[in-house]
Amino acid sequence: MVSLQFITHQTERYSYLESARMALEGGCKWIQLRMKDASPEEVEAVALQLKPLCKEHEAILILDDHVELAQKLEVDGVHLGKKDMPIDQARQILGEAFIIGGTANTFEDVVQHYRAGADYLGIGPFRFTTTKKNLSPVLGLEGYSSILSQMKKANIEIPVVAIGGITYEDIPAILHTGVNGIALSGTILGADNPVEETRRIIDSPQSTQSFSFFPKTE
Ligand SMILES: Cc1ncc(COP(=O)(O)OP(=O)(O)O)c(N)n1
Ligand SMILES: Cc1ncsc1CCOP(=O)(O)O
Ligand SMILES: [Mg+2]
Repeated sequence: MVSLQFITHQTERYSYLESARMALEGGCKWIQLRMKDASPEEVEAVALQLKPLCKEHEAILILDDHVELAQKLEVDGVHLGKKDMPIDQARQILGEAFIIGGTANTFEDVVQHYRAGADYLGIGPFRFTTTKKNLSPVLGLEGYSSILSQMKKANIEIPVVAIGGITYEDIPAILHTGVNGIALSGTILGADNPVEETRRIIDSPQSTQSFSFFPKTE
């Protein structure tokens, strides 16, 4: 089973909430509510609908960017990038019980987030994607292999999910680099049947070198 984090997105066909609902129906156990350009009030309104759905499906719910909202709504965690609240500051606010993920594009980013106490890292982008503006440089398979081997040498052990432009076909090779999970949006929402595509991805064969990862909430 592939550890999949689904990142919500609004498309011509689906709302943020519908996008998450389809991923949950397809068996995804880890949703990131990402609503770029939405106000905290708009994020809160969707999060309040999504939280019980995630509970029903025994799935983890984290918010992109919004630390205070995550605390207020008692979701499972947050994901933070370079332009967001620093991870050590978020940890002071949220405490140990919340999951905090950090974005990394380089080994230096990894070291910084690891030292700051992140629970997992989203490393990317794997390739170009239109889901996120102002992308960092594309890593490709070589980028993951290089960052993961530097982590090994430095004894840095922290779960890693790969993100950015990833499709079903890419997954075995990405997991083979030692990455523990995959974060996806576009390839699921662009599929004819996003529920089936989610299921196909989760059930896809994975490298024996990789161990799968889901953050524990209890
Ligand atoms: C799993 C995961 N990895 C990376 C990101 C990107 O976060 P960030 O750099 O803060 O960019 P935005 O998503 O906030 O635009 C992510 N959200 N999730
Ligand atoms: C949040 C984020 N950061 C890099 S790509 C991305 C969104 C997911 O990308 P895709 O839609 O290509 O799976
Ligand atoms: Mg962010």
